[in-house]
Amino acid sequence: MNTPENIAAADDPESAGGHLNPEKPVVDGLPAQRCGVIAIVGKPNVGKSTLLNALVGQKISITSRKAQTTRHRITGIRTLPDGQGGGTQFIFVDTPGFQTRHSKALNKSLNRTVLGAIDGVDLVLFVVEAGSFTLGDAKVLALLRPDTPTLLVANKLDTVHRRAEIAPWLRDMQQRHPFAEFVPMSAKNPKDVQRLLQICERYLPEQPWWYGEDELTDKSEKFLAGEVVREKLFRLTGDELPYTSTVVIEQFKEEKSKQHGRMVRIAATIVVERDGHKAMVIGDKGERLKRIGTEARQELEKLMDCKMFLELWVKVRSGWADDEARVRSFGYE
Ligand SMILES: Nc1nc2c(ncn2[C@@H]2O[C@H](COP(=O)(O)OP(=O)(O)OP(=O)(O)O)[C@@H](O)[C@H]2O)c(=O)[nH]1
Repeated sequence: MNTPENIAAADDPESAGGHLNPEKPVVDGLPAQRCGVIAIVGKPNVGKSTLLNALVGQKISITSRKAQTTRHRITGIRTLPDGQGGGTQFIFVDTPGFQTRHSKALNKSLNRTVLGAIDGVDLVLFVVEAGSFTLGDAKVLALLRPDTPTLLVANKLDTVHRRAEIAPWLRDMQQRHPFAEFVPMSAKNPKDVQRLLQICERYLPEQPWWYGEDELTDKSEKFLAGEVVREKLFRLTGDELPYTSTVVIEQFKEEKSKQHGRMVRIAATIVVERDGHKAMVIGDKGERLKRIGTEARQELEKLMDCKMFLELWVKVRSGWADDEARVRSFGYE
């Protein structure tokens, strides 16, 4: 167990790596399969989506510097076979950062998603920024059940310059919740991510895998398309655009093309709340909208291994984030 006292050893990147679970259980002579669900929770912007993508080994959840980027419950799957029919399947659910400041319909829907995601999981990764614990973190922590094994993931360790301050901070965290283990790390450091996978594996029950060995997510390509467009939208508008802007995929059509093999035609609408936001998204002579479209298309072509036609529209729907029916019609739970 990683206690504040032995954390320095665990923090040593050289201690990471190697084979997962060397003492793999064997049932009736057959190598066993392990499989379980792991929820990733934390306040906005602590690095949950970055961590999910690193754990899964491919981009599943969109990330940006803007808080509240994640709006859906996203499942990422990582399977590590042992080559003899056994091994471990990790099923991750990412959650939107828990909202505490606003009471709009959108935020209520986000909070319901968080509560749904942590119910009945095998393990919870409670993600905070290393060395920090704010009211926002406390509100998420208050939702966690003491009887579900929970790891404290102290992320963004690379940004902590005074490492000596981490041990007293961890001792303080120990008083706040019966954490099973502490994992100070950086989601951007592959060795740390590998070590976290090793730790998670110990908490997963022995049972057959739920998904195929090659499956990465249970989300459709249509869903991923909307997420990628939304990521480009937020990246390219910076802090100017309110997070209540969203993307709706109106059309997703697959065609066979003699020239390109697989071809996908997508029409998407960017929904904003004000005329001013619409002008901001379109940009000078349509430059910004064009760039959002080009970057999204290039990434999706790679992700989906196809040729793509992507058509983007911008619509103003003022007050949609306050309107429960509209929030649902745009695909939120
Ligand atoms: N330096 C550093 N930055 C990180 C690390 N992990 C994540 N980040 C950055 O933190 C920002 C937020 O990361 P996200 O993964 O989008 O955070 P999130 O918790 O999913 O955010 P929401 O979707 O708002 O809930 C991004 O700019 C990431 O690049 C890390 O280990 N070190």
